[in-house]
Amino acid sequence: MWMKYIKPYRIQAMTGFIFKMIEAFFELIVPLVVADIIDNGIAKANKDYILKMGVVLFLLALIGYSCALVCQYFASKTSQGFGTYLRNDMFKAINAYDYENIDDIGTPSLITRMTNDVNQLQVAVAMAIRLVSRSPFLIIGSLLMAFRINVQMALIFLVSAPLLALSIYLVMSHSLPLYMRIQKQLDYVSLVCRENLSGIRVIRAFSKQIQERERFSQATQKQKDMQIKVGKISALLNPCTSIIVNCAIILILYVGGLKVNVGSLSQGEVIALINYMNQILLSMFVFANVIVIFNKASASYKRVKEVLAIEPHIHSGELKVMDSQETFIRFEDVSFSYQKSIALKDITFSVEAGETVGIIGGTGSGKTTLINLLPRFYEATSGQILIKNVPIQKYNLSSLRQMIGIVPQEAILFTGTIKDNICWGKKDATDEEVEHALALAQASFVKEMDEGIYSPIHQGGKNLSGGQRQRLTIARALVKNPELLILDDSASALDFATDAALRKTLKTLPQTTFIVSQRVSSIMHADKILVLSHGELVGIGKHDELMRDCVVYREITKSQLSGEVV
Ligand SMILES: Nc1ncnc2c1ncn2[C@@H]1O[C@H](COP(=O)(O)OP(=O)(O)OP(=O)(O)O)[C@@H](O)[C@H]1O
Repeated sequence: MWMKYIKPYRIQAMTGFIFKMIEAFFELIVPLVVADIIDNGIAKANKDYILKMGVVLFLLALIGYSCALVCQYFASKTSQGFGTYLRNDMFKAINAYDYENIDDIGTPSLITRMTNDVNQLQVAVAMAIRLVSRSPFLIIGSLLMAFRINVQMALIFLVSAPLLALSIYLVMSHSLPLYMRIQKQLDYVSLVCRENLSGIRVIRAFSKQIQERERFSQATQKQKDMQIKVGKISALLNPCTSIIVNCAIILILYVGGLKVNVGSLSQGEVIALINYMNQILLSMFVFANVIVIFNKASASYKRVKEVLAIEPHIHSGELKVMDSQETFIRFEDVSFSYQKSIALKDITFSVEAGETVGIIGGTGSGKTTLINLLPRFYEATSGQILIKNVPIQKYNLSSLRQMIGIVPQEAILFTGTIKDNICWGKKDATDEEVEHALALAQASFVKEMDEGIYSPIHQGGKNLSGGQRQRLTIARALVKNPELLILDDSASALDFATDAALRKTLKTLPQTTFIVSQRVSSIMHADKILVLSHGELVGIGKHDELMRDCVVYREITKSQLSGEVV
């Protein structure tokens, strides 16, 4: 997966990598130059030589710094490009998800994966270019340099380097698994945060601020505890490695001092050996950090891969929905389950073109589930649904959804103008078409607004009332003149008079209409009423027939129709 996203930036990645290696090479030379200055400049009090080599040192630093900058530039370009490319692909994959996919993975987790996890991968890509080979190069290079200076002294390196590596390994093997758990906890924190932000009004209305603050603080506290635990384990690294390195330096100074006395090693070479020892330590630290980053990235990689690997259960067919005289909709023994819970059982009914169908039933009886099967937001677990005598799976998905105008339970609007929102239904709708749809949807309030259909809608439609939002979503569905209109409890925020006027208007339109409602008054005049109870179709017919034959319908009616305007 990595390669696909890095490939377009392979030249930048390679350039960054090459410049980093040049920088590392110069870094390895610096201790030798310092040794030379000590032995040939300071020891012989040769000021010119010190000055000349000082300039060499400065140039080495300058070249190293420039190479680091070039590397940084290309590493950033590669990692940012990689992230953008990856995010776009994830966005595309998520857009192809069906409702079941989204239910499985959850919206907060998708957001964390698109943001935090991709960031983590971006950091890993940048690190891979900048540090992943630089550290081993410097460790091996420093060891070789130590051997070049003095083989006996290099033995100190041969013992201390593995000890350093071992202590780093021990600390890391305890801290790394915790990083995975921290990542999961972060998901939970973001879920709580998101729920709180989107439900802020409800939380205030129910005075739940204190409980929610408590829930959030518990989640962050747990995150903090984990971070501290990891921090404590990681904090062991510094003392352990410092002890090893300082012991090695003491040994270098002691043995080196003896050798300087007998003339088999110069003072400058002792300083160079100490520098190489520090170089090894620093490189191991950097390498350990790279491993932490890679480990976090590997957790993120799995999570991102999951997003890309999810196969939508619902695939588009080939057929375009054509005009025909066949029975418009037929459900044949349709059942549906969410994961384990059965939501619909053996539903069978048919609807002719132009009919108005009311769907009624208690909360959770399966009304929304039933209508969600028509645009194939979910796929029936068994049985089949036919539209115009053709199983809906055979239809091209966008053609199927194009023929359906759906008004969901939740009136969701987007930032822009009223017209922008209505045009979601039909992107090239004229002002007249928009106004006509608004009139059908009883949204006369738009006319009274200063800017009419060009009035702004704030985020989530917060500048409109619930009823106004609902009317706009109805207009959005009506503007495309759909063959099938589905209103899922879409009049719940309308007053009875407006609801009645809306139903009267809809009756005059030619399309087939499904009205889901908990209110008997909204569906009692329908040509056909479906009564659902616990996922089963317990009654089907007109109002009078159901009043006579269906106990559930009779009970719902009795509990509602006292004194309502119908
Ligand atoms: N995404 C989901 N995942 C799991 N279970 C679900 C999901 N959506 C609905 N259900 C369950 O399926 C059953 C039917 O839900 P559905 O939303 O169809 O009922 P409804 O009749 O439309 O209810 P309401 O009138 O309250 O909107 C309920 O028991 C509900 O808990």
